[in-house]
Amino acid sequence: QTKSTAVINQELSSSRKKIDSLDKLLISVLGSRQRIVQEIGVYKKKNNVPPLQPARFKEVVDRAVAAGSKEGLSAEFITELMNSIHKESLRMESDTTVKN
Ligand SMILES: O=C(O)C(=O)C[C@]1(C(=O)O)C=C[C@@H](O)C=C1
Repeated sequence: QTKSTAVINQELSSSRKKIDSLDKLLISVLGSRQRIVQEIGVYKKKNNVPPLQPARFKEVVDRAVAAGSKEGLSAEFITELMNSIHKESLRMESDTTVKN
């Protein structure tokens, strides 16, 4: 006997509430990270430092991959995630509307 969509939704609802709450936390952490990146962007502009810092970004990815592996997350997933975050960092740091 196949369960109805309504029953499935009821049975998944408490797990989905946990996911919604964790997603909110994730976005809040990303917001905090990007606000620090914005501060770094202002500093770099004042001091003529280029936004892209490949050696530092390699450290960031390596550390995240190691932490991810302890959580059972694949290196591929963490690398893609950090690359996506980094792309946004570079966009923000290159944004000429950043005040300095
Ligand atoms: O550490 C810096 O210089 C940053 O600007 C932060 C950050 C990052 O998002 O982690 C962003 C750009 C750089 O290429 C390296 C790292």
